Amino acid sequence: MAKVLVSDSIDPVGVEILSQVAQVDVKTGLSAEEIIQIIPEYDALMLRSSTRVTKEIVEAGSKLQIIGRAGVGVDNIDVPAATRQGIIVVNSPEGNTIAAAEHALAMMLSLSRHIPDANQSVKANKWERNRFIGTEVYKKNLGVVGLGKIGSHVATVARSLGMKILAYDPFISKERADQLGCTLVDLELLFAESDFITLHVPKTPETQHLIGRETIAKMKPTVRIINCSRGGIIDELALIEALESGRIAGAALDVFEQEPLGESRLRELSNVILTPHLGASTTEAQVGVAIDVAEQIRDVLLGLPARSAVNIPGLTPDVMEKLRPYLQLAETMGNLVSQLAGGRCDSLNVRLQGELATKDSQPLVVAAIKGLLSQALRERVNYVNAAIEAKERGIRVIETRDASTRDYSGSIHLEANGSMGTHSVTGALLSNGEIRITDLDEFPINVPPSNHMLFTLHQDMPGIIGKIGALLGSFNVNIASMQVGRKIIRGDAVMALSLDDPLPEGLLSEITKVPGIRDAYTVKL
Ligand SMILES: NC(=O)c1ccc[n+]([C@@H]2O[C@H](COP(=O)([O-])OP(=O)(O)OC[C@H]3O[C@@H](n4cnc5c(N)ncnc54)[C@H](O)[C@@H]3O)[C@@H](O)[C@H]2O)c1
Ligand SMILES: O=C(O)CC[C@@H](O)C(=O)O
Repeated sequence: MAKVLVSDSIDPVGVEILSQVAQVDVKTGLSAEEIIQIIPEYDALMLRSSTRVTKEIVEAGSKLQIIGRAGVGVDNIDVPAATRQGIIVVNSPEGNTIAAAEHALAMMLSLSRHIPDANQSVKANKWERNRFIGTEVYKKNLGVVGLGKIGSHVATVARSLGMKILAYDPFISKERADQLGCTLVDLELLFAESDFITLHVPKTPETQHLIGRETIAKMKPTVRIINCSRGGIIDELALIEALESGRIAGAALDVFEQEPLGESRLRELSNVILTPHLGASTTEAQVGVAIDVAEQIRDVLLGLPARSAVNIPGLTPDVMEKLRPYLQLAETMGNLVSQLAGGRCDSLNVRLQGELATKDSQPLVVAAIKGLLSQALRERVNYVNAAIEAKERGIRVIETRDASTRDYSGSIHLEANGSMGTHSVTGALLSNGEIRITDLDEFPINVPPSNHMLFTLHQDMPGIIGKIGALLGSFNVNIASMQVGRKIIRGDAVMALSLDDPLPEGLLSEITKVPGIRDAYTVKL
């Protein structure tokens, strides 16, 4: 039975789902060293934001197939290391959107009305009505940095509070911003005009210290900044200085450069609200992300695709439904062409034909590469790392699409150049889903792939088929099926044989000595 390690606390519903297919060990609060010790036993790892999945942990996870992040941000996982090792990384892109947006809005209103301090004061038996004069958000400018899922929900709710939304997001169209009732502006204007600024961007090299000394200098002295996205997007030291000097009016932070927050002057400031990374901490969000990620881990352990993988192409269920039968076809053709071309390929041309000539069919290219590399890398190659492995081996992959159809609604044509020259194959599916090799080196054939195959290029002349049959028979090799393909009578032809037994050593060179045989190849599929 597969084993899953759950290293942060997740909702029990997630453990229940995983238990359908695996032994689940919930072990929270482990150090990196402790995880490295035990991770080799596990097929999957599920976590929230506390565990840092380092390169060392990934490399120690020799059996790991999948790492599931019960949340959005995967910045606590070394995704490139996981990709290199062929480990799928999944997240829950929407499970906590509303929770995080509502937390940002709660922070904004708490900040504008001094709710945390007022609460503390009443609990301390005081009644300080004059101390807590607030400011309204109505008719104020809210600068939203990052108009993605969370940013756009914040913007929608804030508009209903009567706020004007200035949004900055270089990847969002004006139409989308218009739909949300936001004015797209550049950062300069957003900083200069906003009364409140809320951050909803991922942490990237571009967003690191997006709010720092220089940018704070451009803001209104009355501005209040809210960060419920990621620590490090604000330069904490610059923020502390601005808050201490009164350069800005306040800040509300859910996320920090170091988590848990260590010694920090932030704790001493009265114009700051701090929460311990609570954005996703609602019952609804925790159930949502736990189900979302546990289901994906379960599916991957059952050999099914994941719907929200961050390091392989994302597929909607209906696209997946259409492509699923063709994935095996593409992989088989990749495996076949690599053996014909002689393994060490330097290029692979992938032509997706007929109904496969759409941009959604990109995973078929990956499947073909996986098949191409499977002889060399065996189970080390998978849908996650196939493209990287090909690139690192200097294999140039060229994709083309041709919507015209001939005999099949969709087919995959591959051409590879390797140590044995350039070879091509085409494959298609019958209506019952069976695979057919329909073309070999431009010769039409129609054979199913089988474990042991023999292909010849020969001169189309009487007696040659009999000679090959007799030769195989003399080595006790049984022929399951045989087909010849040719373009013209008595020209060149190919022969494709499915064999019940592997070709004994030495037989291939005997076959190539048969008069009229130009070339012969054995293939194992
Ligand atoms: N505090 C929490 O507990 C909590 C919970 C959920 C999500 N988050 C964090 O909130 C952030 C937003 O999450 P989301 O689900 O809305 O993500 P999202 O991917 O839907 O949105 C992010 C947006 O940021 C934009 N963006 C990227 N780089 C940018 C840049 N340099 N400048 C401006 N915009 C840029 C993208 O175009 C996108 O629209 C993430 O960092 C996520 O990790 C925090
Ligand atoms: O797990 C959490 O509570 C935080 C999640 C949040 O930071 C996210 O990126 O989804």
